[in-house]
Amino acid sequence: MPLKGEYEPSTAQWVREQVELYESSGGTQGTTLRDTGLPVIVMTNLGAKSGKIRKTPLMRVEHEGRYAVVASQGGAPKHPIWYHNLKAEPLVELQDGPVKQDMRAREVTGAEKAEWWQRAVAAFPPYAEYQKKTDREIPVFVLEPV
Ligand SMILES: C[C@H](OP(=O)(O)OC[C@@H](O)[C@@H](O)[C@@H](O)Cn1c2nc(=O)[nH]c(=O)c-2cc2ccc(O)cc21)C(=O)N[C@@H](CCC(=O)N[C@@H](CCC(=O)O)C(=O)O)C(=O)O
Repeated sequence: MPLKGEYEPSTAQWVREQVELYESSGGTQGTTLRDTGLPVIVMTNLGAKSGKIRKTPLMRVEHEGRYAVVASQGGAPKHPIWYHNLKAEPLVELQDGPVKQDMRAREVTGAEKAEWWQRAVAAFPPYAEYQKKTDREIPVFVLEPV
């Protein structure tokens, strides 16, 4: 069921525009990361403090109906804010192309994280570079259909 609240677009223009194109085209356009051709999903989550609806494009890492989302933020020293949103409210909506699903996010660790990290790097090799450039351990959530 759709998350309730007022949508607050990302403060990053390229992100905001990708979400707008993705959603206005019904998930047929804006579904890759710029000209890389690598697929992107859009995760709708609730702001932990504002309760506003936030929409976050992320690389598509899918395996047997479950997805991983990687809080890489390009290897920045701090987690992206959506990491904290997900910890506060794990119920999200995931749009993969034209398909929307309600999902529950669960941060993974240990062997499970290692397995999903391999899948993530296979889907988007720069994740490995991002992890090398920061002491921050880049978190991974698995999204499972509710
Ligand atoms: C820019 C910032 O967003 P963020 O949640 O930090 O996320 C940063 C990025 O990760 C996010 O923009 C991603 O979409 C970038 N990004 C990827 N980011 C990744 O981390 N991993 C990816 O795989 C990834 C892929 C990707 C593909 C396409 C694309 O267009 C973007 C992609 C933002 O929106 N900040 C808002 C606040 C957002 C928010 O949630 N606020 C909280 C309060 C926060 C607080 O005050 O503590 C609330 O509403 O309650 C603001 O500054 O007003």
